[in-house]
Amino acid sequence: MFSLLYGLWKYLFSKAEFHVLILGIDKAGKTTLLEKLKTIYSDFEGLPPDRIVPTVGLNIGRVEAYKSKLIFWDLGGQLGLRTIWEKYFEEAHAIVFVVDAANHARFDDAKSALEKALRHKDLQDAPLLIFANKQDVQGAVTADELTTFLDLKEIDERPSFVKEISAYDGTGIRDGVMWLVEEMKRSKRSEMLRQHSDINVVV
Ligand SMILES: Nc1nc2c(ncn2[C@@H]2O[C@H](COP(=O)(O)OP(=O)(O)OP(=O)(O)O)[C@@H](O)[C@H]2O)c(=O)[nH]1
Ligand SMILES: [Mg+2]
Repeated sequence: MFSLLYGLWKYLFSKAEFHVLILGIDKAGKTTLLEKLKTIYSDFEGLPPDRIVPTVGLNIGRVEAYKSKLIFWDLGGQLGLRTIWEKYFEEAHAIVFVVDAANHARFDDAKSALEKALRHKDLQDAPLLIFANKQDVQGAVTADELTTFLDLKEIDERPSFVKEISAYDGTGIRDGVMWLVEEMKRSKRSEMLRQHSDINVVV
């Protein structure tokens, strides 16, 4: 009886909690995005861009948005650090993949890093939000151009959305996060992770 009531209380009053992994090659703007997310969605002002250094470990950002708790994990994108990414795959509800849309010379690198992550079995069915970042820079490609380049349909069948943003001024970020939260609320992936955590609680 208690567990039934507790279950009902949890269902009615607790906010869903989602882990979101921010990936992308070095200098794409992941940490700048994370700090902007803190500024937009929490009471804390995120670090300004000139105080952000290349990531070696893990940066975490906890915010509340659209009636959900979001925990963002931001990892380093340098080649030698990308092997760490997969340690976080299993527990991630979704992926945000950040691309420097103005740096055409590195699109191939970004595409292969993304393809490699999406092929990993631990990321199965995870919704994918791609941010075409640095739209404030002249020469940045549009979301459509980036979609064509990445050839997403060939990559995967999972829910995905490509959105133009600027992590500097915040343009486009809210639309992307809103899409992501809605997808996570109803995704097969979240259901699977929920069942896993229920099993772990019972055992
Ligand atoms: N113009 C412009 N520059 C940006 C934007 N976002 C990030 N940058 C710059 O791009 C560079 C890299 O940003 P970071 O946020 O450190 O990139 P990162 O993806 O976290 O890089 P790693 O930690 O090495 O993986 C910095 O000089 C940022 O100031 C943006 O929206 N517009
Ligand atoms: Mg970083």
